[in-house]
Amino acid sequence: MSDDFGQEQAIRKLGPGRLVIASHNPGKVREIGELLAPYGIETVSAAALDLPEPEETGTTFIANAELKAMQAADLSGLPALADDSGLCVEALNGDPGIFSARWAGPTKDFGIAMRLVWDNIQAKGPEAGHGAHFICALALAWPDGHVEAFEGRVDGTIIWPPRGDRGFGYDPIFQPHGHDISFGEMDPEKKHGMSHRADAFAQLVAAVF
Ligand SMILES: O=c1nc[nH]c2c1ncn2[C@H]1C[C@H](O)[C@@H](COP(=O)(O)OP(=O)(O)OP(=O)(O)O)O1
Ligand SMILES: [Mg+2]
Repeated sequence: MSDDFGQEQAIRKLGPGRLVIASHNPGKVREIGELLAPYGIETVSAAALDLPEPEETGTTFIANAELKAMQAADLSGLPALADDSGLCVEALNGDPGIFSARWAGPTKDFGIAMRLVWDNIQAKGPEAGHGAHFICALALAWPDGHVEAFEGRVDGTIIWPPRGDRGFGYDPIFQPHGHDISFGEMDPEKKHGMSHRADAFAQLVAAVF
């Protein structure tokens, strides 16, 4: 949690005006807004500014987060925070990884993407483990091109069938270690106590604010 000092530091560091949340994923925009709420920073989404969705040509989460943040900062003239994240399944050598959004296809159907994850694990045979982790890279970029990035992680297990309708993306098939409910069944505040996004955010706050 922030105190007044953290809040003042954050506002001083970001300067007057707003912070662009450089994501076109409403689930992420909501979660980042919840994580930023204690800092009293005014935000605006990439969608509200009509910013284009850049092609994610990077080969790492950090590279993709940086390119999204830098493009938004450059086009808007405001500091911008981007998130590149995904689900990495150990039995699938880390897939879908940076391709997590792309596995849901052009219609962004995560019913299909979750089924694909499960079918691919099954195809590995009965000995295949269900271990997985989420990664979140957060990048904060300024209009002058300066950028800082942080990577967070949470470990857990893939479950089937999917459970819960909270959260977004792959949340219904991910159960974090030490818990008996999926991210899809979890209160947002509880998810923010342990998620990959909260981990990256804590590092960003410690380093930047
Ligand atoms: O907490 C999460 N709970 C469930 N699923 C998640 C989470 N975090 C990332 N994911 C999955 C779904 C998402 O679609 C993909 C990220 O792909 P990624 O390219 O970073 O985001 P995106 O294309 O959806 O939006 P944008 O690039 O505009 O920020 O990984
Ligand atoms: Mg994307």
